[in-house]
Amino acid sequence: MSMLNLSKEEFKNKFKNGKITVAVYGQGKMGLPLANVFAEAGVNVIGVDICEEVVENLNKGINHITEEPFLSELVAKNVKNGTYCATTDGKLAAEKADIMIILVPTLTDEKGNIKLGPVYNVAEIISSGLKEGNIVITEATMPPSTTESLITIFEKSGLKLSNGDFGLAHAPERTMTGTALRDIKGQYPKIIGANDSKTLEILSGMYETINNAGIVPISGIKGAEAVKVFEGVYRDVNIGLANELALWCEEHNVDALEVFESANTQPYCHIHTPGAGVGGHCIPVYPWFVINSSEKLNPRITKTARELNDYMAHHMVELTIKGLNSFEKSLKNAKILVLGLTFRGGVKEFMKSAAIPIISELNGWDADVYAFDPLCDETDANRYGAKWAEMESYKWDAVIITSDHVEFKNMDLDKLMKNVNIPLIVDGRNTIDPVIAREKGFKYLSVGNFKL
Ligand SMILES: NC(=O)c1ccc[n+]([C@@H]2O[C@H](COP(=O)([O-])OP(=O)(O)OC[C@H]3O[C@@H](n4cnc5c(N)ncnc54)[C@H](O)[C@@H]3O)[C@@H](O)[C@H]2O)c1
Ligand SMILES: CC(=O)N[C@@H]1[C@@H](OP(=O)(O)OP(=O)(O)OC[C@H]2O[C@@H](n3ccc(=O)[nH]c3=O)[C@H](O)[C@@H]2O)O[C@H](CO)[C@@H](O)[C@@H]1O
Repeated sequence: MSMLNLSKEEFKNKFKNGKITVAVYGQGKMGLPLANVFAEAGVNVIGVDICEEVVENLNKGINHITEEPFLSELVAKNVKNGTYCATTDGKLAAEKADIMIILVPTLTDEKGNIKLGPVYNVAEIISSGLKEGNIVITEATMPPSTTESLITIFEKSGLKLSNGDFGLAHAPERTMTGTALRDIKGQYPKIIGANDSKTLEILSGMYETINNAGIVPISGIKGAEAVKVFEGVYRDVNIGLANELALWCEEHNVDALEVFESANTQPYCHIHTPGAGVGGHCIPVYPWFVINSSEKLNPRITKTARELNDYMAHHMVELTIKGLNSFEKSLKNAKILVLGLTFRGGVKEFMKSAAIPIISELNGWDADVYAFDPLCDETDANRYGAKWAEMESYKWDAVIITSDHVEFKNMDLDKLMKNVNIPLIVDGRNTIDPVIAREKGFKYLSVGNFKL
């Protein structure tokens, strides 16, 4: 059945009554929730994954993304109702499906050099089963122009995009782990950029069935890819601005957070939070998609913000040295506890985590470096050059906070005071209240708040 011969309403009726089949390639943190939100809406869904164990368990109704709230119940229900099944046979799935969604990993190195192998692998498989009237959507995050680079692969099927034989679109995944089902159902509008107006019309109807925040149509596929990338660039550049202004505040002995919070009472001012640096798979990476694809343009603002954000880990070590020096102590042989190994609180992910360069630089100064993180263990600490310890393990010469875990926000400072040789806290995530810390006798330094 050709999707492109249907009206939007005809499509929506067939879609909600299981008359149209969707295949979602990649059944991980993003793909499995998406597939099951469609299945819950009555759509006939095939989840495709290369991991046989994952597929086997999914067909028993067993969810492997256990950290995603409510997903296990949803998978079990949909498998039982028969609206969701999984397979490793991507070609068969393409032969059965009317709409194919690519949501496999698009991992990058630290300079944004993206590994698109899984995307091209899936495109080849889809092409082998592509039929007239099908629609292919990329949802995985990718540099602008990537989706259109797949056209030659899809046309190996003998179908021609420019003849309207099939439809192609990018609809970026704007979902976060931990709130995926909520996000897919309408935390944000769905961005859609398609090759033609008919494909855009059909896909608007498709996403309207699951997303109550509505659709934002974009005039082209590359524009839709740019939307997701620019969201990340905006955040990285604004964090860079916050860090630069915080460094000014340190120089002028002004409390950055107090000033930022006051400035942000104006509706057009949104100064972000300064800190130890920018980690994760998203925010520090997407700017490189702009930098690496700029030929005539010199993306100076994007590059400068990226450089400054990466500098902040070194600044944390500078603050620690200044703090220790105020107690006539140097870093050499100082017993340092780094609180946090993950790139941010609540997520066990180490990509571009600030703790990694901080630990490395402390070791370079021959400090005696330990780490603790509520989501990690000794193996994680050792991997990054630190020994594992709890707060009570030793008497610390300095405590450096690099992840905003809720456990650190609620830290018992009286207990910490009993476990320090030197009462020095260097807070890279503005996690502790400076007034309380100082009242309890700590010397408290943070990015943007420097009082020795
Ligand atoms: N995780 C997030 O918070 C998040 C947020 C927004 C966007 N994204 C984007 O979503 C995409 C998917 O990320 P994820 O977090 O779901 O990854 P993931 O690693 O959790 O899941 C990927 C799944 O794809 C499977 N897979 C790998 N290669 C495959 C192939 N060739 N064919 C079929 N399946 C294959 C893997 O076995 C795995 O189950 C990425 O582009 C990512 O940038 C992720
Ligand atoms: C759907 C999706 O993909 N969502 C992404 C996800 O991004 P994420 O999981 O990578 O987390 P972020 O919150 O962006 O943090 C990244 C790093 O930046 C540091 N940071 C942060 C804010 C600040 O003011 N100052 C900072 O220094 C922080 O410590 C950490 O190291 O959620 C964000 C909304 O939370 C979204 O915008 C972003 O698209």
